[in-house]
Amino acid sequence: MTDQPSSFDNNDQGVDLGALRDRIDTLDQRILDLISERAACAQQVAHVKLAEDPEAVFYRPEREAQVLKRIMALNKGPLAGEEMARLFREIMSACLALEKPVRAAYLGPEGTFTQQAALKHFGDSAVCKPLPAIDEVFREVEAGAANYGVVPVENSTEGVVNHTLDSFMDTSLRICGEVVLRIHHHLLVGSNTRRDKVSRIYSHSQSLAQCRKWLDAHYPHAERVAVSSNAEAARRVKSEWHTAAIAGDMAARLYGLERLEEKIEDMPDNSTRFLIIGNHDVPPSGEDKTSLVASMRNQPGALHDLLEPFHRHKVDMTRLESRPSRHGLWNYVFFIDFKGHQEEPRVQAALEEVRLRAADVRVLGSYPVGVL
Ligand SMILES: O=C(O)C(=O)C[C@]1(C(=O)O)C=C[C@@H](O)C=C1
Repeated sequence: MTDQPSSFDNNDQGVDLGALRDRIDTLDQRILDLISERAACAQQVAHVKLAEDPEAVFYRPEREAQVLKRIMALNKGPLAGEEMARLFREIMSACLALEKPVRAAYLGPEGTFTQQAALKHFGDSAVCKPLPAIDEVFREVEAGAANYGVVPVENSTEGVVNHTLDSFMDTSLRICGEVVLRIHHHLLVGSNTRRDKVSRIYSHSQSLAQCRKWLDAHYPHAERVAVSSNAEAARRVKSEWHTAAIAGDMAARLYGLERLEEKIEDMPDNSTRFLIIGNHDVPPSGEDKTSLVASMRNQPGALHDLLEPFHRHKVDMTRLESRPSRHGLWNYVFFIDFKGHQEEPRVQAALEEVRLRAADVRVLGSYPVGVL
């Protein structure tokens, strides 16, 4: 393989480097002017919002999803659509910070996949704060110390994050968005540890489970130690010999660790879904999901009765989880996700019937399907 750009062709050979760089300088100036013009426009948007409502919410997830999807649809290359959307993600993040910076709390510590999800969703200009537990993230947003929270909710290999679902039972916070992150685990070591000397491997229990087969094949005799997070695993390894951590890119960078092996997860499409929680309802974006929690009386056919209206109104369910209710022995609550927004007539018709059948129903929020 040579290192040539994909659009390389023989015609480019006649153009000299200096001329190409002059062209890039001219283009950069135009890009700079355009970004500045866009930022000034966002400042005007802020004034309009404030004139309409002194308590205006500046961050608009539905609009951001529309902007990113439009950019991906318009993009003609050579940069990939996702790459272009990531650049625009940062431009919007900076524009929003001019209006009012977003304060987001996430399940920490620093270096976790949840931090990566927060950055992916809000961009670099958001002020992100790590907190040690999922219920603390909920409390921080409830108290108004953060505008939004970012918490993991399900992993494609390991299933649901029960703490997050349980936290929704006792809160009035709404779901404002979702982020799906491809999870790549690496085997990380400090500079003093050799491949054949690793005798102990630290990670979060979910990550150890997600790499179980790889560990059985490559390090069958190493002790596996579950710790509170991948980032904590990386922190320990930084100051120890003959130990390794399983963690992601952010933790590797934060603690300056070396990657002995990359992408060691057993399932190649291993991904985690995170939820953005906040205090307000999000208007329709054009491609939305809704989450609700419902409790049923304990009687035969109760679950069928609950789900039947979705089927009849052609509402497409994407997830169903049950959790023990905290009130009453052997009562269950159901968490349901489906495609569509609660303002759509088809969804409203289904919800109306579900409300008649269930003991209790609470819509946790309608929000744009994750774009990036
Ligand atoms: O359209 C808005 O409401 C804006 O505030 C502008 C803008 C943007 O930069 O495009 C910035 C922040 C919002 O979250 C959404 C979009």
